[in-house]
Amino acid sequence: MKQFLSAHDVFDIDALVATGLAYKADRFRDKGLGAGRRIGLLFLNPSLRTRLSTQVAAQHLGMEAIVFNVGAEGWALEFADGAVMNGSTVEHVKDAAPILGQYFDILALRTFPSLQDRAADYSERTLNAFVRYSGIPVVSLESATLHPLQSLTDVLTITETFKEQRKPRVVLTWAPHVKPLPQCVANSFAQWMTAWGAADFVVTHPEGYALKEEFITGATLTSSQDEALEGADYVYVKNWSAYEDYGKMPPASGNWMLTLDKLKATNNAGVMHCLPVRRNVELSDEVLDSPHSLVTQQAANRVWAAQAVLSEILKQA
Ligand SMILES: NCCC[C@H](NC(=O)CCC(=O)O)C(=O)O
Ligand SMILES: NC(=O)OP(=O)(O)O
Repeated sequence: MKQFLSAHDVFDIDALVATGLAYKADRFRDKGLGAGRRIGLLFLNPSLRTRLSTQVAAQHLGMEAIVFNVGAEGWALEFADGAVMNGSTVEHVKDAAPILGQYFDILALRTFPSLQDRAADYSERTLNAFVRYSGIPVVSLESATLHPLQSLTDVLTITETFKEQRKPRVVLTWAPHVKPLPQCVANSFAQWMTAWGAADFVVTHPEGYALKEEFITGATLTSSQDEALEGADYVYVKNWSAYEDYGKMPPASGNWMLTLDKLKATNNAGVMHCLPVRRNVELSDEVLDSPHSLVTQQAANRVWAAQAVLSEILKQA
């Protein structure tokens, strides 16, 4: 693997999941693989799980990890070609990224969307600038439109928990929130479910919250959450803001927050969420604190997903 920006960078998802699960069984099985190599983790936005699990994964491979909260502590970066930098930006990515390429062997980056300018966000301008100018393998730690390390973890978690000899029914349901959130986690989960092909995948959301077409091709779509939940093996809960009326929160009719009562229609479903979660807005306490909840196992699995990805890149580099 030469980079990890989306499901398209993965040749065989099941094989990558198997690598992650092998690390879960024996975390130090490749403890010398990253010796003498260094990963730089750059955060333009906050993180708990991604930041820590990727550092832990790097340590398991004998690799050094350096974290830089560039958004809070770095110079303000400019991304526009030909910019006359007489305003608030101090350093062009063209100048910064090649230096990072000299300091590190792998560069990992978190960058959220603006939710203001859809074309700029969906062009992945920030992530692609680091890919273009750093000259080293880049790993997405959640970008403007996708969150592949999360989705790999999600597939790994479904794989390790589903014991039946049939395809699981996996439902992605929209949930309420207090502010506009990126579409990344939902886009990415849908992209991975389709690329994986080992689940019956259903997406449900209120009117006005359709995801970009390319991510939901092949999914079953319904605006009825009740219908979606019928017989579900997994319910993936996530809020996202509108893609059409970009970054807005059109009013959603009905009650979209998942409850234990709603889960009665499922096949004793496991409930997933990438976290952080707004309790009793996106997901009720009664669900999060019930045996249905897989969220802690899911977040713990972030280490094994990151370790699988870093090991594949190290083997190629
Ligand atoms: N990395 C996991 C999710 C990150 C982000 N959530 C957030 O920004 C939550 C913020 C809040 O709840 O105020 C998202 O949905 O893409
Ligand atoms: N799920 C996830 O990516 O969490 P963080 O934002 O805390 O990294």
